[in-house]
Amino acid sequence: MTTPHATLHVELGTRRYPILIGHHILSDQLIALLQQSLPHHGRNILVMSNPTVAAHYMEPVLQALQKADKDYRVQHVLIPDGESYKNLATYSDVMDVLVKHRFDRDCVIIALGGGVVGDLAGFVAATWQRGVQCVQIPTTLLAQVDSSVGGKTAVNHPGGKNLIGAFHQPAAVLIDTDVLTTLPQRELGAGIAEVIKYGVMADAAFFQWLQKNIQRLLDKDAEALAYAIHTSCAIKARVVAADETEQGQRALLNLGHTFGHAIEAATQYTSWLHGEAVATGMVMAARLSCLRGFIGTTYRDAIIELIAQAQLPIAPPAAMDIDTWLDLMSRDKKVKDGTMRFILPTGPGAAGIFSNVTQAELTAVITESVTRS
Ligand SMILES: NC(=O)c1ccc[n+]([C@@H]2O[C@H](COP(=O)([O-])OP(=O)(O)OC[C@H]3O[C@@H](n4cnc5c(N)ncnc54)[C@H](O)[C@@H]3O)[C@@H](O)[C@H]2O)c1
Ligand SMILES: O=C(O)C(=O)C[C@@H](O)[C@H](O)[C@H](O)COP(=O)(O)O
Ligand SMILES: [Zn+2]
Repeated sequence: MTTPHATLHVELGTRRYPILIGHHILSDQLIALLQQSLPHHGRNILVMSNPTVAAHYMEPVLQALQKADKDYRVQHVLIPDGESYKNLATYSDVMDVLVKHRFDRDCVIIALGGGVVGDLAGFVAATWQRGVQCVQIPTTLLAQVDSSVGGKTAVNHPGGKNLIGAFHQPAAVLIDTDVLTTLPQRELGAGIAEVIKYGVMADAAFFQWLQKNIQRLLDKDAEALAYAIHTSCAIKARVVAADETEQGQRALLNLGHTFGHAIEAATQYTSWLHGEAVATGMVMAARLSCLRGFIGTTYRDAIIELIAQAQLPIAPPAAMDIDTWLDLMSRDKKVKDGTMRFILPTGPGAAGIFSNVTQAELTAVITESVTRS
């Protein structure tokens, strides 16, 4: 049996859980992981995926479950592919499957896919019979470095991103880096955006490593990807363990997201990938930070340059007017007492939360971002 080359943990007391990272571990490690992380779970397992991912990876997962000593009763459900299906209608369809097959409270939901499948499966697990166990098997870079870890589960609403959801930690995360071989290049880029986020908000040395190795990531160099995934998960695990429900520093993981989520909602969750919107959002956050004098132009431009080198967009849609921006950003979950809060870089590997941003500053940043990029 192949062994994972690294196991990290999210330290949450009795809800502590492992993140296994390795290659060729998708089917090899699944049963052991279930037995170790969920020794008392029942026979019912629902594997959630979508047609694209299932075509590549459903069979090995189902075969591993069939070969296990335990007599699993496995169902699988495929949700349509795409961010625009991360909604209450799809959630309801999955609930119908659980009702039909009489899933009980000891069941396990396995999320096999990117962040869309993972967020939806997590929300199903959080709410089915008031909460059942979930195992995340992320298959995009973005899901491997971010969405599978930390327990933020959600669906979108036309009026805003992830507006309906719950904090519900997985029992385990299984990251097989081999699955990235089939990931389209544009989706890889979207994942790199969240990787860059960690370097900007938390780790100056990692940011410098990214400046030197961005092309290796774009080329899917296995060693570089494994390093980026491990470093990203380690940062996320540490932040989540310190502030599980975003009372404080977890909000730093939202760098670029206030602007980014507005772009996604304004474009109906269709044309911009989440990671692309976050990339542009980070450019806008860097510009705002520079405008306020928190960072200088050299570091601002280094952030923008790295994002551009990763072939990610750096300009928001010109068609979004200021009223649309303000309306969408004012629905952000970081809004407190009606005041928007922004995560801004404050220096290499550091970021802060700021609530006193004026409309004039936002207008200036939006204009600058559309015209200078
Ligand atoms: N919960 C969190 O903390 C968190 C963090 C970051 C992002 N998110 C959410 O994650 C979502 C974005 O996730 P995503 O970028 O993974 O998008 P996605 O889930 O839509 O997957 C991207 C595309 O890649 C395909 N795909 C997935 N794995 C593949 C593989 N191995 N080979 C070939 N194709 C594959 C999918 O079918 C899809 O078409 C957004 O909804 C975002 O809000 C959540
Ligand atoms: O885990 C977190 O915390 C994050 O903010 C990670 C983000 O990358 C992710 O996109 C998250 O879903 C955004 O959270 P939201 O609370 O703004 O919906
Ligand atoms: Zn994100």
